[in-house]
Amino acid sequence: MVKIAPSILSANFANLLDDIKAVEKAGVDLLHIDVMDGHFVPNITIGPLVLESIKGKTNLPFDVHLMINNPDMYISRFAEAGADIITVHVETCPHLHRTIQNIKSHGIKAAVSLNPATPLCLIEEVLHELDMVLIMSVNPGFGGQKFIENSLKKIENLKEMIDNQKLDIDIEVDGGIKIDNVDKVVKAGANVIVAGSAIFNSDNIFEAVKMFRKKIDKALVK
Ligand SMILES: O=C(CO)[C@@H](O)[C@H](O)COP(=O)(O)O
Ligand SMILES: [Fe+2]
Repeated sequence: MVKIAPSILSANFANLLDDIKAVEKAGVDLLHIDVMDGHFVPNITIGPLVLESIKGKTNLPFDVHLMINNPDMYISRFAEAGADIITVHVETCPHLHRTIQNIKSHGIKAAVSLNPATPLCLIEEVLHELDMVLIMSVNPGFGGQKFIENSLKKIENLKEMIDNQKLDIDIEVDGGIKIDNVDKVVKAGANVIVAGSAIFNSDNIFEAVKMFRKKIDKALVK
């Protein structure tokens, strides 16, 4: 099954809960929460206080994408604030194995993300420890950027690595995914689709999610 994870980075922060309720009603699977620190990426966004304020008001699992330096310092804060999955960037983790254990020690899922220029070989030795790998298909920092086509090959290669080792790991893809390119991403092997602007900036959130689901289902049967 392919999961849809709307990124609230493109939501209306003045009416955040309304937007969350809208995607939940439309049948999405996860809520993708982009945390940026103004250091690892040139933008500042959401902290644990925001998670705490929406916790208990939605049944959607929190898929927390940490784009911050020194993530170990904040993993427990985000876990306590309601994260169900925490993703760290390999580029920010000199002791990646330890960081993964840190996330798992909170009883939640651990994932690692790679920037477009970061090779897959950097996660080879920890792959079996992971619940999910997040392939960035834009350079992290902002919503609404253009999908980097080379990501498709990277998804295929990651899928091959996972299948060769007979592992059960989700492949999430994040950045520039729209209704007209989601089929390529799914066919390449991704099973968790992040979409921010394509969902929240659409005229009708419910219809946008429905279209995504339709395109995904079609890509799966072909
Ligand atoms: O992590 C990020 C950006 O750094 C993403 O989660 C974006 O928020 C996705 O937005 P779209 O590209 O779908 O508009
Ligand atoms: Fe993200």
